[in-house]
Amino acid sequence: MTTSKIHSNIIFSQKVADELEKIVKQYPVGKRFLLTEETPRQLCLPQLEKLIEDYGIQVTSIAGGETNKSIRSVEKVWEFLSKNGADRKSLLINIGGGMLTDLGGFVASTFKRGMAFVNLPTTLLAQVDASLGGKTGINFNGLKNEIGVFNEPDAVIINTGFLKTIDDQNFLSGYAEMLKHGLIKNPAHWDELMSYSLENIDYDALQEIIAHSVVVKDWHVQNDLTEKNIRKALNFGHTAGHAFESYALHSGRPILHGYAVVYGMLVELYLSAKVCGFDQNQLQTISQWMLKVYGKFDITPSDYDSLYELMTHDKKNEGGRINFTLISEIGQVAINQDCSKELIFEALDFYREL
Ligand SMILES: O=C(O)C(=O)C[C@@H](O)[C@H](O)[C@H](O)COP(=O)(O)O
Repeated sequence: MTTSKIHSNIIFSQKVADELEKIVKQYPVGKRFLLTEETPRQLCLPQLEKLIEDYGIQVTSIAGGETNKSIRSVEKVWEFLSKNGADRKSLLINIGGGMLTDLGGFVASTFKRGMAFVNLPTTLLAQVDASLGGKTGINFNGLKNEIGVFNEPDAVIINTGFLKTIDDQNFLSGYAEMLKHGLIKNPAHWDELMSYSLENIDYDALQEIIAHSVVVKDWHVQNDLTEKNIRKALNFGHTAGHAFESYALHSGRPILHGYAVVYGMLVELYLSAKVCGFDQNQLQTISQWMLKVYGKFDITPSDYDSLYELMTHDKKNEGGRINFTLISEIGQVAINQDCSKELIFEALDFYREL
């Protein structure tokens, strides 16, 4: 498969420069901008050198990593756009991982109240999740994605060839979001992920599996862009997961987003068993598999209050209660599930004792 589409603005292609050229040429000379970060600048941009030169695309980059998903980085890019004459008819091309596409989308959505942007995700996490669906934003006050807007990119070009540039941890981080897609919506996708070899990556088979994951993500986005209802399913594992991620960052033991989501899913699978009748044997099997592949972020009971406090900031919460997305079986989701503090602590016990 060299080029294919899931819907009009999600394009799978190994010929990134050709696909991008079709978009870039629609924008005036001097109004084409590109934002990237260090690693993709070195490993992915060389493929686009000719296009950048031919079309006079103005390039800037920010430092990578979760700590740079900040208002400081946003200001830096706003300043670059402002100094170089960007306007509402301009285009911003975001090339990088999930942090970069979230931040770049936010910059483009807010500069002069909005200019066009396209995403070229270079990590697995960005290809199956972050670059799609229009959740743009940055971290603030130690909280994940606290500031942002919903605004879909004009196009997302997915080149699975870029995945050869990422390390094993980043691969597993993206795989976590695919596991989530299987668990919330598609048992067949879950089964194919369970039988895919993580020791010996088959990149040809991977493109097909990624496409299945993208279909799950896109289905939720198309049905509920602004997360009033069923899109909350995509947040499975994230109520506890974001708490783990923020807590890990504060305590100087940062973990990748997908790992945090796996730890969050372990907590929320336990809650799923307690609240929605998720099968106990399956809980054990999945937990052992996740533990073997992703290890664990160690916690003690003295961390529970801080983790709980972080969960109270989750964006799905309403009326002072923490709203979890849980599952009753693989593929069957239950949104807006209220859990008591005692039960959440019990789930943290389950996780801690794994
Ligand atoms: O697209 C969505 O909706 C998701 O919740 C997908 C998540 O995997 C993603 O990490 C998202 O960025 C988290 O968003 P947040 O709203 O919890 O900050």
